[in-house]
Amino acid sequence: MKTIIYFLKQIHAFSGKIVYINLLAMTGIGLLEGAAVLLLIPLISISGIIDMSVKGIPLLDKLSFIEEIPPSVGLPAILIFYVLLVIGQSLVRRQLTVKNTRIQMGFLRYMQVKTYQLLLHANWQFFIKQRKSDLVNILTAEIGRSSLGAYSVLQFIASTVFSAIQIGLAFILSPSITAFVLLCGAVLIFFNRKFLKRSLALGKRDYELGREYIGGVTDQMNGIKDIKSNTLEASRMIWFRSITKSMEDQQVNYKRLKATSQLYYKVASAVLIAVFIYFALMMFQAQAAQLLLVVAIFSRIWPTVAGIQASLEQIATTVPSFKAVIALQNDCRSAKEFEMINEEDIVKIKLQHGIDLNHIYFRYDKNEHKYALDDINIAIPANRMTAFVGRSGAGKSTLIDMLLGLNKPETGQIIIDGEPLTHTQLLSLRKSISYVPQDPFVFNTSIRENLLLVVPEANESDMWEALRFSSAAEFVRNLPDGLDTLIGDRGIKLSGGERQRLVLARAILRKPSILVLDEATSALDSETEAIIQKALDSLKGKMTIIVIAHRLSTIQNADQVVVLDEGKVIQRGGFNELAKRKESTFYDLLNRQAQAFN
Ligand SMILES: Nc1ncnc2c1ncn2[C@@H]1O[C@H](COP(=O)(O)OP(=O)(O)OP(=O)(O)O)[C@@H](O)[C@H]1O
Repeated sequence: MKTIIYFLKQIHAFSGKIVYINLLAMTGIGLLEGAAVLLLIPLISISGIIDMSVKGIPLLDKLSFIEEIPPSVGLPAILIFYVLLVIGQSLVRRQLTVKNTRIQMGFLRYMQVKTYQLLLHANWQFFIKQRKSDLVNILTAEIGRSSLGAYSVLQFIASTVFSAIQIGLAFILSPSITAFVLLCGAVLIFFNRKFLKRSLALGKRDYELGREYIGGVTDQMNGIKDIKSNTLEASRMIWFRSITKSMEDQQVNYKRLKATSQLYYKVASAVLIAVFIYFALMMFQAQAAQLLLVVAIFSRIWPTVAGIQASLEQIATTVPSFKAVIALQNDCRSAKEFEMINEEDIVKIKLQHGIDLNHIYFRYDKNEHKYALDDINIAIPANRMTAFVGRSGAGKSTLIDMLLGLNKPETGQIIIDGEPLTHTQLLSLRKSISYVPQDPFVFNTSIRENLLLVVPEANESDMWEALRFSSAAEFVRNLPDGLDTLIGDRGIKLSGGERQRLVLARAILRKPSILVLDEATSALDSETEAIIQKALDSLKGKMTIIVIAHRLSTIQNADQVVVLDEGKVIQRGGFNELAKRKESTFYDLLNRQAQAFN
């Protein structure tokens, strides 16, 4: 019940008064349907099956005037009225179906937009902890199932409204028979609670299977090269067969459950009618009219009682999906990074003096003893090049993520031009930074779109200038459609180096105040890398450049080199100065690379 109310609240939050208008329309249909049933009585009367003077059936008394009307006039009039009633009812029902579908689909979109918006604004820690495929699963399959649940809630309400009206009418016709039918229905719903429990369990399993399926398939498609090179196809196929078999069984179990509960209702209905008629005839010598009423009331009320059970089961199976979506929304809310700010209101920072990191401590897990950044104190001067080096796992990327405002210091301060970095300044800082990662991401669209996505106002010559800067102009010019060539999965595949150059061009096009390069030229040949180094050197004095580099030859012109080890700064100084300090980590790193080169 709690879930139904929650669903309703959500539907109401999205659709407002439309839900109530729909509920009203449902009541209207219920009344029209009831009127159609009532018309059966004069019809039957005119046909002579029932003697209208029979006592004990309340409404028949009131309709006795029909007997006065000659059948030649009454029959066509009643039939025409009946047809009009059905037409009216069908028209309202058609309208209602469209409206309900609009509510269902609108609700789906409302949930999609709300969840995605919350997701996009969650902080970096949230994304680090999540399995991406779980997010994809919730945003696709589970949200879809939730909207089906919302539709079932509307259906449930519709069934309840119809039932209430029909029960009301049935009560007027025969309170005792109706009470008996209702009692039977209540008993059956009570005993059928186990079906609801099982539906809920099936829903949970469905959610887990969906998550496992999408997670597994995503991982395997991402790692298809490893699968093929290690000939893992057979073992992956065993996994795939097994999970799809579980999904197949799951669906069959669900249908079996539904069919069984409906079977109980059908059998119960037949048995009850038979018993009732038997006793009515044998014990009370009932009239044919009353018997007809028993059958009429049963045949009208019973399917709606069964319908309520079916909607409840359907709702129960979607509850786990709905809960997963709501849980994700709540997690995103608690991990919210910023209040939504208008893009135009974010002002870029022009770094004047530099960035200071003061006693920064950071760890990924608060229960971990070890810090990924352990008392970091560095000054990054504006418009100079600072390089971070160190062994794998030393903390370089963690530090860059801190500068991007993705990681938040546990203690310590980040100072920008003498001012501590505040929450509101963070977006301005991010807007002033261009970040090029080692394995850069390109959108599945044309090169032009890729560039315009970050700088919508860039013109053709801006784009070519940026491409020339990153030594990408030539290869782009040689592509079949130049700037309009489609790249990515649905277009031309770029090599790792080409992708790096394109993303560097995209970064430069933004005219950032701070350029962050995380192993951004690692996939380039030495000749191209040297050209880019020269281009980067030309930016010195105009832009703050922060570089992470494994290949130490690429940072020879850095104004400052910071050596990290186990989250600590262990050396700092100019490249040549550090290179001279024997028995230091930097000297070791340099020597080892020189040996490997020779
Ligand atoms: N998402 C994460 N969750 C938990 N620990 C992490 C996470 N990312 C990094 N770490 C840990 O933080 C430490 C620093 O990692 P980081 O990626 O910053 O090193 P790095 O110097 O950039 O290494 P590399 O040169 O290999 O990229 C490592 O001990 C690593 O295991």
